[in-house]
Amino acid sequence: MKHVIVITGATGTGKTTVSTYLKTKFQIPRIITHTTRPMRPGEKDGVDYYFETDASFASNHYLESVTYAGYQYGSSYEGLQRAFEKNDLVSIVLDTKGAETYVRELKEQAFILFLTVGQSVILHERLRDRGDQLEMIQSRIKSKEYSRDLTLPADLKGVATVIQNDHWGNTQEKLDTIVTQLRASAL
Ligand SMILES: Nc1ncnc2c1ncn2[C@@H]1O[C@H](COP(=O)(O)OP(=O)(O)OP(=O)(O)O)[C@@H](O)[C@H]1O
Ligand SMILES: Nc1nc2c(ncn2[C@@H]2O[C@H](COP(=O)(O)O)[C@@H](O)[C@H]2O)c(=O)[nH]1
Repeated sequence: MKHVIVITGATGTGKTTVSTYLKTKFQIPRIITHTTRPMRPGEKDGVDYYFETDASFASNHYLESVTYAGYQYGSSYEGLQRAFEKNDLVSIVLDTKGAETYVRELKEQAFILFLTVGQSVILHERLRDRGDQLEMIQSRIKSKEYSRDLTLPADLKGVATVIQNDHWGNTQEKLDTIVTQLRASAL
């Protein structure tokens, strides 16, 4: 069976870092999603996201879409199908609302990975060190989506695998085990 690893959790917990690791170490591609938020320094259209205007975002068809900290984000069936045509195992980075939709729509094909950290103050530091603008960090931290995504939602309890991503070495070991198990289950 084909699986999509849905990487979810609060901002700065390391979702993108995990998806990059899965790509680099295991050749597991990440499905690129769509957003209306401005690009961060170093981001590229078509690589990190499909960057959209409000009008172009509205013209696409989505499997699910959300508003996160004032911007729109969405993922398409076409993106998932294209990725599944070439790979049995793919990943996607979503907020927790999107992860809940993937569980409902894709059932056991969605493997949910919820990232957390021991102390949420670490997240502010990570966003600052990543080079995010101060105003962007402040508005994000104040958003209801930020607070919501700090905790595993009730719908994902007993469904999601939780990784506390405080120490990257420990996280890597857990990811290696998960990928080995998912690949074995596909045989
Ligand atoms: N275990 C870790 N220890 C220390 N720093 C980490 C760890 N994991 C990720 N980081 C760093 O934290 C920052 C945020 O990580 P990343 O961009 O992957 O988070 P994210 O969950 O994708 O955030 P967002 O939802 O805002 O896009 C990055 O600079 C990354 O290098
Ligand atoms: N439900 C969805 N969530 C998405 C999608 N693409 C990204 N995201 C999540 O949005 C926030 C903010 O992302 P950022 O890149 O601006 O930091 C984060 O939680 C992402 O996981 C999507 O298509 N659907």
